[in-house]
Amino acid sequence: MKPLDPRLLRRARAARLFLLASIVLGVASGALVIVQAVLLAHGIAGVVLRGSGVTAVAWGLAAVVAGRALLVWAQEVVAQRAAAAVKSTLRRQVLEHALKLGPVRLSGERSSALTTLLTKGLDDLDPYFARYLPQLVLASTVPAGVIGWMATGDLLAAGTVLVTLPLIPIFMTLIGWAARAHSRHRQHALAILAHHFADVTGGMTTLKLFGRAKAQTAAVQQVTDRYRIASLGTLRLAFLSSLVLDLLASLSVALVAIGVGLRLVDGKLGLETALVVLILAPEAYLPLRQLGMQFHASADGVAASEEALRVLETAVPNWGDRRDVPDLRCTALSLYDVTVTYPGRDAPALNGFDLELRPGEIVALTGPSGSGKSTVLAAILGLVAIESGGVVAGGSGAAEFEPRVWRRQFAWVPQHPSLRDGSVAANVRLGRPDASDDEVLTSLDAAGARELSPAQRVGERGALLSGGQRRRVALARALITDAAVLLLDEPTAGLDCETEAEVIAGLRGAGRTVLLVAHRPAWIAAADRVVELGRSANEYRELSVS
Ligand SMILES: Nc1ncnc2c1ncn2[C@@H]1O[C@H](COP(=O)(O)OP(=O)(O)OP(=O)(O)O)[C@@H](O)[C@H]1O
Repeated sequence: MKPLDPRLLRRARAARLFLLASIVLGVASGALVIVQAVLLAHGIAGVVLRGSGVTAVAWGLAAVVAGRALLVWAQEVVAQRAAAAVKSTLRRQVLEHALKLGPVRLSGERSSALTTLLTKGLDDLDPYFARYLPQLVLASTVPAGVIGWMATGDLLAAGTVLVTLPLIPIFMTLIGWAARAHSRHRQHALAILAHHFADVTGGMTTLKLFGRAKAQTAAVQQVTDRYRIASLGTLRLAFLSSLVLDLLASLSVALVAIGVGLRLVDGKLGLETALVVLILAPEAYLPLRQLGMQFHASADGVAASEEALRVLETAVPNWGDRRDVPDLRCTALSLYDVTVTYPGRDAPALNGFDLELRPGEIVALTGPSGSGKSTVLAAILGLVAIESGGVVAGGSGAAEFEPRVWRRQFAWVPQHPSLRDGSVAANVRLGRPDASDDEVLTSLDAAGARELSPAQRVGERGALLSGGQRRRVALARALITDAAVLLLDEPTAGLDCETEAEVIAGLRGAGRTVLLVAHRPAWIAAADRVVELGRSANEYRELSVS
């Protein structure tokens, strides 16, 4: 684990400014530590050797203590602000990137893991910024200043500190390797816990129906236990490491003290110099020792930021910036030799697939489950990476255009459309926000959903509607858009034959280009062409041309 990831500095401006402020505050802190030791030694030596008063020294010390308190306060304020700014920057960037990656590319990320990362995960950056980074700066500035100052008075003591000091970072690195694995393990256990819990609550109805709800208690207990054990493992390591570091620092200070004491007794060292060295010696080790302690508090935050950076570094497809998309109302859309392989899969989902979609025609895609029908729609929308071949309109590849402008030509009804909590009308208006009440009613009618009132609530993810009703609201949402091409994934599954016939007639009447995934005979009969995808990824055949 790097103490400070340069990628984090590059991505978050607040982190760079914070580092700069921390260095200034750290150097000032180091200087005050030395001034405090010199004043204290001077005061004590004055009283012991010369019998002088302590008033001036006491005032000086009070000023130094006040100065150090002020620096600690400033550091805390700067750190909290930086943590808030970096978290918000990373959250925004990860969300924007997730949107650019799109639903299909993101399907490799478990949504609950991404949610945990964006909420609790990045909150763990607080101790990293508030405690660890300031301590890192102190650990790199204070010991150097202290050793330098000690060297001017007692070269031997400075040498002893110089030799023993590196032992602390060496042990810290060894502990760090173990802590990194522990922290990853803990993050992983937390992600599994979140994922499992979301899965169980989401599927509670099914589990209850199959009488398996109670059995989940044991499963939840098991994943919770795994998280508990991982957390305790991290804590155990933290306690052990601070014990080791404390022991090392104490032994080193003792070594310096013995040397100083012997030379003081021998008269080789003055009292004031000996006192300065004795007061300063623990200060050289303190920042490093505390760095070791803060390291554990911040390890989770670093793991979360690494995870966020991993998502941010997932390559987004290379889209162009052309906005002059050909009008698909009068231009054909072609897929030529399209091959798509999903990440983590060996076999392609589509292999050398060709299709021409002429304006105004209805083309049905059929084929067995898993033959790649939905992948054809995803390839047209640019939601999957096309390995070879391409999607072309008017002589230009889809990838040359700005994705938003390209997608504006299409209205997509996926197999499991998502609805937002709100009214039916609000969901339909997602297709065209300025649609009038009449237009909402007409599109609901055309989608075969006239039994639904526009004011009816759909619930979270459409939970208050039946599966068929959800699909029809999504179809109405697609129909109300001005899109030239409709991409429909089994749009009328769950509809009775009569309503289905009305929907087909409505679509035909609208004269739009339609590419749909269909198994039902009514659609196959109504389509201008039927393209059948075979079981193997490069088996395609045009069944009929009317
Ligand atoms: N996000 C994904 N990640 C990995 N593999 C995927 C993903 N989506 C689909 N696949 C795989 O790609 C192949 C084609 O899937 P696709 O969903 O296109 O088939 P389909 O013909 O639409 O199936 P169905 O009729 O069951 O909806 C399948 O083998 C599927 O397992």
